Amino acid sequence: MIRVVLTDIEGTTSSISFVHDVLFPYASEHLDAFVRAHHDSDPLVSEQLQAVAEKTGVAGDDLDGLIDALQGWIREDRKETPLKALQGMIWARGYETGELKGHIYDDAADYLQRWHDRGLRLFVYSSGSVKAQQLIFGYTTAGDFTPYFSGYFDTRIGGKKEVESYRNILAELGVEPATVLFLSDVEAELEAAEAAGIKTAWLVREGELPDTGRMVARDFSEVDSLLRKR
Ligand SMILES: CSCCC(=O)C(=O)COP(=O)(O)O
Ligand SMILES: [Mg+2]
Repeated sequence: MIRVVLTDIEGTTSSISFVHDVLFPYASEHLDAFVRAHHDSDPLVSEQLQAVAEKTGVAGDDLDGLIDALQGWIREDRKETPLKALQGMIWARGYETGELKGHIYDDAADYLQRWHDRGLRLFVYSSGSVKAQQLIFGYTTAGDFTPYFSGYFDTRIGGKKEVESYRNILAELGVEPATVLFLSDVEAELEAAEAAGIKTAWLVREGELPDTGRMVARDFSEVDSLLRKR
């Protein structure tokens, strides 16, 4: 029986276009000023820049080089942990000023609330940092959804296509794999979760439905029907 729902964000609870056409450009636009303003005053920022320097070979005091590397990672949609941490810090200001509002599909908003009220425990697993996850759900167009979530996982637990990440999540939650349902729009993430024994549902919000033996759903109401059959 499913007791825990672990959900991805982009393409699952929220649209891909919100992440790629609103959030990423916002981070890209504000990155330069943010890094220059905080690189030597905020230890959380300098720690991330150090990690970028180590990963890229750019000197830790070469701000232009570090910013260029980060801009390249944004363009390539790289799921690098220091980039994701900095993006979360940059988006915080956008959400707090009202410039950004998190997108959430109506069906996701509806069923996250229902599942929570039915006693299911809800967790997020996204490449966006935990801070970014709390922001997108804290400031959605439909209100604050953070009260429904029991916890958040990001790439610090491992990459989303790695089976070890799901084993780490199971160990953190202290639950049996078959009691967890992972929702994602990316098949390779579902495969990794399944290899750890986790149940999955593939969110295919647009286009043709794939010919697969996997559990597929157009939206969260279909996930709910599948959940009730289990
Ligand atoms: C937490 S909102 C921003 C999501 C993000 O930065 C990203 O790269 C999308 O990752 P996901 O794992 O949700 O597909
Ligand atoms: Mg996704």
